[in-house]
Order: sequence, then structure tokens, then C-alpha cells
Amino acid sequence: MRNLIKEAFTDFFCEYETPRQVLVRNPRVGIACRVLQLGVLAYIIGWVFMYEKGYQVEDTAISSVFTKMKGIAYTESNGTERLWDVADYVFPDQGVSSFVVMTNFIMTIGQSQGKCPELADGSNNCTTDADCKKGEYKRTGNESYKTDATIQPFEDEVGNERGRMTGTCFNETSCEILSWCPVQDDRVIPNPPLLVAAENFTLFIKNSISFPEFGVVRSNLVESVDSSYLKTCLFDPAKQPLCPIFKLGDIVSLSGFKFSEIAQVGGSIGILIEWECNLDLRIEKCIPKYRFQGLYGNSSQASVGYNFRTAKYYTEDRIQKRTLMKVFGVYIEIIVNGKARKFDIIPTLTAIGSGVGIFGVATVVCDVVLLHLVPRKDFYKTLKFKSTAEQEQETDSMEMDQTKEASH
Ligand SMILES: Nc1ncnc2c1ncn2[C@@H]1O[C@H](COP(=O)(O)OP(=O)(O)OP(=O)(O)O)[C@@H](O)[C@H]1O
Repeated sequence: MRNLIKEAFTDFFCEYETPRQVLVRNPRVGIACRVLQLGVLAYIIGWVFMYEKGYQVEDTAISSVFTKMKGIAYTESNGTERLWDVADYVFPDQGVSSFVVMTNFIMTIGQSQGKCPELADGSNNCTTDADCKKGEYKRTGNESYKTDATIQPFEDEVGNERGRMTGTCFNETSCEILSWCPVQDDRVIPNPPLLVAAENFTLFIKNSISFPEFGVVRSNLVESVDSSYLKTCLFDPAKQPLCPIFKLGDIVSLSGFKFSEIAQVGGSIGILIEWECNLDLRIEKCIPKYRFQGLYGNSSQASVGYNFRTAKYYTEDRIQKRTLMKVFGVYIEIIVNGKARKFDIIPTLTAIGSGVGIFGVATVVCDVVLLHLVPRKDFYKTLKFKSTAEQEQETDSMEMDQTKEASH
């Protein structure tokens, strides 16, 4: 028993097994094998390490965006001159990452609560009072819907309805409604757009990103963007790609729209700020790239452009009044996409390990060619494999030879 343990112990520590290699001198198999190995090597170095950066770990950015518009527009309508500044044409005005720059509008001044006829636009026709059912409202003027008695008609606006019918047909033309009067007439959208000067408005974007895993914080006001540069620069994809001040006209044209068209009916544009940072390089090389994308606005769509209504309220002679605006504008959405990569030993070792594993594929393929496809496959098989049956026969014959020698 002791001897057995000693023997096993000695075998374990003093012996080493290694697979026997067969050196095959066959040009066809040799070339096929080297080409395969080179292919695998190219995949590991080119794809896994260089393209996919398999030696780095990745982190996604957390970001914040602030915006500020600047620019002045002048309008003259019905003999009234007016100057528009940023507080008038940006909605909302807090400098957030999605906002609207008004480029055109339909203004209805001095509305107050009262009774007045619906817009005689052909969809609200009536000939008798019976056509105007009291307490109902029209969605588009063609179909009538019952209102819930508990809901105030003005708070429950859907579609084009402007008020609650009083039951009177006004001058045999359109139903009388209880509404904000006079009702807004939005049948004609001003063309050319009223704020055509918006093309020269400028947008300042301040974007901060953070990669928490690497403890890195960056801003789009990179090292080369100082306060004097900010006062004069204007974004240009070729000449000034890092300037964070953009002309609205450039944003529209870079996103593939025509300013005169989008300004009249409105539209939507995405500004993409892309950060692709390799933190193994100098931090100054971690810079943003700006891209512009039209989000919709195809004129073949059923609903063209972008608009919304907003009102400013005031009191005149103790009567609450409002100025209603139907605003057409460029809806800007700023989207940030940030990724950073940095060297890490664990993905490096994993990539090397999997590379070595894939290297074995070349040997498997070459073995298949050598043992099954080449003309002398049987010869190579006898070289590569030593069968047990043969061994037993050989051992038997050796033993017989030894017995013969001993008897002589
Ligand atoms: N939309 C914009 N178009 C052009 N320049 C801008 C715009 N917004 C900001 N700037 C300029 O960028 C710089 C930094 O703006 P920031 O808002 O931080 O400072 P500010 O002094 O509060 O700006 P402001 O000039 O609005 O008072 C300033 O020189 C400012 O004039």
C-alpha cells in the first residue's frame, strides 16, 4: 500500500505527458494550414483587437444639455411694426434640450369669453337653429359630439372645435358658439413666413457629459473653445466643427430641409451630439461630433409640419382677455450619445484566450484535410494514430521473439 502511494506520488510529480506531433511534409496541406492560421490571426488582431477594441472596457455617458437662442426679428403686418426677441419666439424659455423656435404664426388679438359665430369655413354651415344643437360641440364641423355636462367645453378641446353651440344658427351661415371670441381664423398660413429672419438666429449649446466608471467629466466647450472664441465663432462642419454656436438656417439645411419650407409650416430637427472617447489617449482628444437629422416633415404625410397654440392672458376694463397664437416653428431635439473606452486587463486576457481557442480551428480543419481528403490519407492516418490492436499484436510478437531467444 505504501509502495503504491509512493509510486503514484512519484508518477504525479516526476512525469509529464505531452501530445506527440506528426510533421507532415505536404505542400497542399501546409499551405492550407498556414492560410487558415493567418486568417485567424488577422481576425484576432484586426477585428477583435483593433476594430472591436477587445482590450478595453466601455462606459456610457450621463449627460446634460443647456441651450440659449439669440437673434432679433422684425415684422410688419396690417401696418403694425413689431420686434421679436428670444423671449417672444422660444418655447419654453428655460433653455432646455428640446424646444421650439417660432418661425411663423397666426395671431388672434383681444379674444374674450362670449358668444360669436363659428368660423364660416364651409365645414360649420347651418340653415336653421335645428342644425346647431344646444350644448354640443363640433369636432371638425361635420360631425357633432355630445359633451359631458361636467366638462367645460373650453378645457375639452379636441381637433378644431372652438366652443359650445348655443342652439342658434347665425345669419343662416354658421352656428353660434360660446367661446373665446372672435374665433381664430387659421385658414391661411402666412407665406413667406413672418419670422423669416429666424434663419439668422443663433443657438448656443452647452453639453456636459460624465463617464462615472472612469471618473471623467467633459464639456463640449473643449480646451480650444475659450470665451473670446465663443463671442465670434459659428459652427461649420469643415472649418469650425467644435464651435457650439449654430445658425438656425445651417441647422435646417444640414438636416436636409429647405428653410423657407420648414419655416412656413414648421418641422422637427434632431441635433445629435456624439462622443466617442478613447481614454487611453490624451483627454483633449475626447471631443464631440455634431450631426443633424430631420425627424419628420415629409410633405406627403397627412399632417404636414409642426404647430401648436399658446395664449397670453391679460385684463382690460375688468374683462379677462387673451392673445391667441397658432405657432409654426422648428422643433429642436438635442440628443446626446456618449461612449468611452479604456484599457483593462480582464477583457484583454479574455480576448487573447478566445483568440488562442479559435486558433485551434485551423488545426482541426487541416487534420480533416489531411486524414480524409488528400490521396495518401491512409498513410497519414497510420502515422497520426497508433491503434491499440496493433500495439497488442506488436507486444505479443515481441514477447514471442523474446521467448524464442531464451529457448535457444
Ligand atoms: N445663442 C447665442 N448665439 C451667439 N452667442 C451666444 C449665444 N448664447 C450665448 N452666446 C455667447 O456665448 C458666451 C457665453 O454665454 P453665456 O450664456 O454663458 O454668458 P452670458 O454672459 O450670460 O451670455 P449673454 O450674452 O446671453 O448675456 C457669451 O459671450 C454669449 O454672448
